[in-house]
Amino acid sequence: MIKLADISHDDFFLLPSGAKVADVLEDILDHHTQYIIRCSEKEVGAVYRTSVLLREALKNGSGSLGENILVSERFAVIQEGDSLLDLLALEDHPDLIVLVNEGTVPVGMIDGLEAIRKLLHDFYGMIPGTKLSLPEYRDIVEQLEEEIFVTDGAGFILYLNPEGEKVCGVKLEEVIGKHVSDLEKAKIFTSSTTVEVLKTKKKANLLQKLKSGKTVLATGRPIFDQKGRLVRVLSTTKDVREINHLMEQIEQKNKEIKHKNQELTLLRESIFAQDNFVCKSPKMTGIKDTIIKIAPTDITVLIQGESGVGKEVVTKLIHNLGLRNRYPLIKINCGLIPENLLESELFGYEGGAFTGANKHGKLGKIELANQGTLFLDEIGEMPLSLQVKLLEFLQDREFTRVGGTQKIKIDTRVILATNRDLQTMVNQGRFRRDLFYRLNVLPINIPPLRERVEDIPVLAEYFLDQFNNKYQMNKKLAPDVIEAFYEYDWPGNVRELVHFIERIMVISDADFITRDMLPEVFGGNPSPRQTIICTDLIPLKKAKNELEAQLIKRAYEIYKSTYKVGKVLEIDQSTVVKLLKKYR
Ligand SMILES: Nc1ncnc2c1ncn2[C@@H]1O[C@H](COP(=O)(O)OP(=O)(O)OP(=O)(O)O)[C@@H](O)[C@H]1O
Repeated sequence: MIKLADISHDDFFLLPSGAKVADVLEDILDHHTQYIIRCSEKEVGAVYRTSVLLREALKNGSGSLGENILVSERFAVIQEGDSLLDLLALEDHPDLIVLVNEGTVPVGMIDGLEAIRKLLHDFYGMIPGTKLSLPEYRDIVEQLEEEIFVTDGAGFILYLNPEGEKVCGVKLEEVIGKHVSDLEKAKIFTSSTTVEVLKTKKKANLLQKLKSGKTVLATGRPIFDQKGRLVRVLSTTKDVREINHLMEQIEQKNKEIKHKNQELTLLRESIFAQDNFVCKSPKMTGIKDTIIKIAPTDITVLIQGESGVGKEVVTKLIHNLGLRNRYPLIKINCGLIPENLLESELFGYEGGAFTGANKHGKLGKIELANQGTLFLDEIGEMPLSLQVKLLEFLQDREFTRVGGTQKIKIDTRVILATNRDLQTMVNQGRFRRDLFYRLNVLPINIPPLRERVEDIPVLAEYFLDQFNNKYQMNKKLAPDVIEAFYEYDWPGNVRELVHFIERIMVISDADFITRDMLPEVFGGNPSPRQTIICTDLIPLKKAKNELEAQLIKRAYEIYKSTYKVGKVLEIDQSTVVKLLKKYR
C-alpha cells in the first residue's frame, strides 16, 4: 500500500505564524516555491499559493501584505506515516494535503486530487480520468452500493462508508477508533471477516449475520505496506438476499431452458411420429441422434442401406426437422427415369431445347427445390455422363438448363440415397471417385432389419396399430409370432414387415394371430437363413468355432435368456452359459 509520504513533494516555504509576509518576501522570491505554509509549533495555520501572494504584492505594494488579506487554500493535515486509505476518514475533501512529522512540522504536500486518484487506482482498480474533482471522487466512493469497512492492521476501525452505516445500523462517528471485536460483542455483526483476515493475513469470505437479522456475504482483504506488514483490512459485503434473488433468477432461467428443451424434444418426437419413424435398437437410436444433430445444418447427406430399410423415411425426417421445412422436399428417382430424360428432369430445359420439348421450357427438380431440399434417390443409377454436371452443381450450387447458356444459382440442401455399394462401384469405374468423395460428407448407413432385431417388436406393434385403425379391426399378435419374426431374415426389410403384417391381418379370421397361422417360411420348413453356405476354405476347427460363436451370440441377442437359447439351439442351458462365457 502506497504511503502518502511516497507521493508528496516539498514545493513549499514555511512561514512561522508570527512572521509578517512583507518581511520575508525576498526569501519567498528566492525559494521559488509554489506554496507558502504558515505554521506554529503546534499547528498548521494556513496554506497560500505564492502566485496569489505575489499578485497582491504587485497590486498593493508589499507593505500591505498582512495575514488577513491572503485567502488560505482548503487543506487537510495528515501524519506522514499514514496511507492513502486514511483519506477516506477525512471529513472534507481538501484541495491540498499537508503531511506533518510526528510533531507538527510540515514535511510534504500532496495535491488532493492526485491522492484520490491514486486511492481509486490502488483500491478499486479504477484509472480515473482527469476531469473529476476531488469531491466528485469522494462522492463516488461514498455512493458505492457496497459496504466498505476499513480497519488498521490491529483491527481498529478507520472508516465505514454510508452504505456500511446503513447495513450495520451504526454511524461512523460511533464506531471510529473502536476495535472490530467490540462490534462483534455488541452483536452488530457476527463472525467478522476482519478478525479472520487479521488472524490469517489472507483474503476471507464469510456469511455475516447482522443485528438487523439480515445475512450478508462479507469479503475481507489484507493490505500490506512495502515491508510486508499488515496495515489495513478492507471488508466489503453483499446482501445475500440479492445473491439469493440472483440465484433464484438463474434457477428460473434454467427451468425455462429445461422446459424449452422438453418442448423441443416433444416437438421432435411428434415429428418422428408424424413421419412414422419407430425404433428401439441401439443402431437406429444412434441414427436418430445423428438426424437430430444434422437436420438444422445444410450438410449434404448420403444415406445408404438395402432396399426397404427406411432411407426415404430418414430423408423426410431430416427435411422436416430442418430449417427448410417450410419449403418443398423434391424427390427424383435416378433409377426410374430413362437416361436421356434424366438431365432435363433434373436441370430443366429452355424452350425448344429438343424435339418434343415444351416451347416455353420447363423447370427442373433442382429449381423446384430452391430454398427446400433436393432428394436424389438411387444415386448409384445416375449415368456417368451426368455425374460431372451434378458434381459441378454440388460444388457451386450453379447449373445451366438443357439448351441454355445462363448460369442459374440455387439455394438447396441435397440428400442422396442408394442401396448400391458406391465404394465398390467407384473401384469398378462405374461411379466417379470425385463425386463419391463430394457426396460422402456425412454418410448414414441404415442396417438391414435382421441386424437390428430389437426394432422388430416395436415396428410390428406400430404397424398392427396402424392397420387396426385403417381397417377398423382389433387384432393382436401372439408372442410366438414375434419370436418367429426374430428368426426370419427379412430380405425386404421394414417394407416387407409392413406388407406382411397388413396381409396377415387382412387374411386371418381370428383376432389373435398365432405362429401356426404364419406361412411356412416363418416356421416348419427351413428358411433360407437356415442354410449355411461356405464361400471360402478355412480349417474345419476354426469354421466350427466361428459358427458356434455366431450362433450363440445371435441367439442370445434375440432371446436374452439362456433357457430359451438352449431350447432353440437344442442344447443344455449350462452349455449355453459355458459358450457365452467362451465367446464374449
Ligand atoms: N423406422 C421406421 N419406422 C416406421 N416405418 C418405417 C421405418 N423404416 C421404414 N419404414 C417403412 O418401411 C417402408 C420402406 O421405407 P423406405 O421407403 O423409407 O425405404 P427405402 O430404404 O427408401 O427403400 P428403397 O431403397 O426401396 O427406396 C415404408 O413404408 C416406411 O414407412
